[in-house]
Amino acid sequence: MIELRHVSKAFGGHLALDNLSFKVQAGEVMCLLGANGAGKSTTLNILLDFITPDSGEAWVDGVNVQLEPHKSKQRLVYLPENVNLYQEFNAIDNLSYLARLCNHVPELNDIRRALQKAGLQEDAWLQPLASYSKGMRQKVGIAFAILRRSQVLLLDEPTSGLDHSATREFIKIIEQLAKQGAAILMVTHDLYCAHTLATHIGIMKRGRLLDVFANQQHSLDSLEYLYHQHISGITLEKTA
Ligand SMILES: Nc1ncnc2c1ncn2[C@@H]1O[C@H](COP(=O)(O)OP(=O)(O)OP(=O)(O)O)[C@@H](O)[C@H]1O
Repeated sequence: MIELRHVSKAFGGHLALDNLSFKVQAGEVMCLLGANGAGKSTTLNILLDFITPDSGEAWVDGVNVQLEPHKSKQRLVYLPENVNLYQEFNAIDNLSYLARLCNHVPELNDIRRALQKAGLQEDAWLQPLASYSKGMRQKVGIAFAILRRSQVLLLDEPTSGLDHSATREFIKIIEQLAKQGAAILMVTHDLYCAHTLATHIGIMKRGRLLDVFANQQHSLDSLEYLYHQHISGITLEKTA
């Protein structure tokens, strides 16, 4: 489970997060949408303990992030927009090394299974990451989440720069992880991905959640309409 309770954060005089609260339960995928500067990355950074809130609490899998930062980091896997691992290592060595950093010595078979589930083609497993495309690197990041059996995933713009079929593949894998009980928070500008993948959508503006709703209640067109209505603050004429 992922939770923010009344979190506020100011930079200088500027309020980046304004009393923000939300919850993502096990098995849910929540997508945070919002224009540039809405506070989406600040939200992730607080959950990652990269920055400290001025007030409020962040929780990851039952652990208070600010009180037990080391423990909370062990409970989550974070996939940044660009997964930059060790370029000269292959996928297997990267996963083995990263797992050891978390005090976990994985069996080779577990690593292979994780790479398979993440959808990375087998002939790439022993190639250095320097030769990987963005989508392939991302699969190594997802394989790490699978290997760690992480119950919390934080995803930052995961589909930016992916082609349509890589996006579809990514969506399928994340759906699987949610079905297996992970709580997933994704920050994105990709309405298609949000609409296809999310169980819940939150629309942010000026550090607040303007709206949170169950995704299945909207078509993609109606989500787009709602998003622009919230972001612009005006009522648009619905064309479809
Ligand atoms: N380290 C920082 N120092 C000063 N101001 C910051 C810092 N981090 C974020 N901000 C400000 O806080 C606000 C929220 O920024 P944030 O990066 O969370 O927005 P965002 O929704 O992720 O935007 P984007 O879609 O562009 O990534 C912005 O006004 C930003 O300028």
